[in-house]
Amino acid sequence: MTRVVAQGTFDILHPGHLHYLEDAAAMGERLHVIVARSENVTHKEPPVLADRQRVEMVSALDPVDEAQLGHPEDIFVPIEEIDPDVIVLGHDQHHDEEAITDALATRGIDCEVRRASAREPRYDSELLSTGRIIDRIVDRRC
Ligand SMILES: Cc1cc2nc3c(=O)[nH]c(=O)nc-3n(C[C@H](O)[C@H](O)[C@H](O)COP(=O)(O)O)c2cc1C
Ligand SMILES: Nc1ncnc2c1ncn2[C@@H]1O[C@H](COP(=O)(O)OP(=O)(O)OP(=O)(O)O)[C@@H](O)[C@H]1O
Repeated sequence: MTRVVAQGTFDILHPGHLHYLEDAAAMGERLHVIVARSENVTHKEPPVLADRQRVEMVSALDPVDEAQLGHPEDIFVPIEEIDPDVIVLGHDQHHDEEAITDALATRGIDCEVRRASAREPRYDSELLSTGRIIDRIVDRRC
């Protein structure tokens, strides 16, 4: 079984998330998703939804075989446990492919790092960003 890992915050699901996970699932036979802990989401506003709620919703998506909450301190602990063949970064994720490849090599993990493609909006009002969904809620309800 070729194991693939995808990861992200996944706060308030939208079709961009689904596209990423479908893309990642197509790169192997079993898709594991690591959901970022709120305390580790420091590069943008923290998620609105609780850690466990985000894991439950991601687990329910069709391309996903297993979703789990990430490690609090060391992002490579779940990777060592899953032992994937491929790690798929999101099209806009800030992680550096080379830095991850080097860290994997240092830990003796034999795994390829790839990037998923982006999904563009297919109709006028489609929102493919959690941040933009929150902005629209604030605009319309506050
Ligand atoms: C290979 C890899 C493993 C990760 N593992 C964890 C983890 O164990 N715990 C965690 O809180 N975040 C982990 N992260 C970070 C987040 O999943 C996520 O990449 C980061 O917060 C960016 O999220 P965004 O794409 O939703 O903005 C990992 C990221 C990568 C690239
Ligand atoms: N439109 C999209 N097309 C493809 N992948 C996407 C799209 N939107 C999000 N993703 C991917 O889903 C994963 C999780 O994304 P994240 O939880 O940061 O959502 P987001 O909507 O991009 O959030 P924000 O709007 O707050 O930046 C990331 O790997 C990201 O690249």
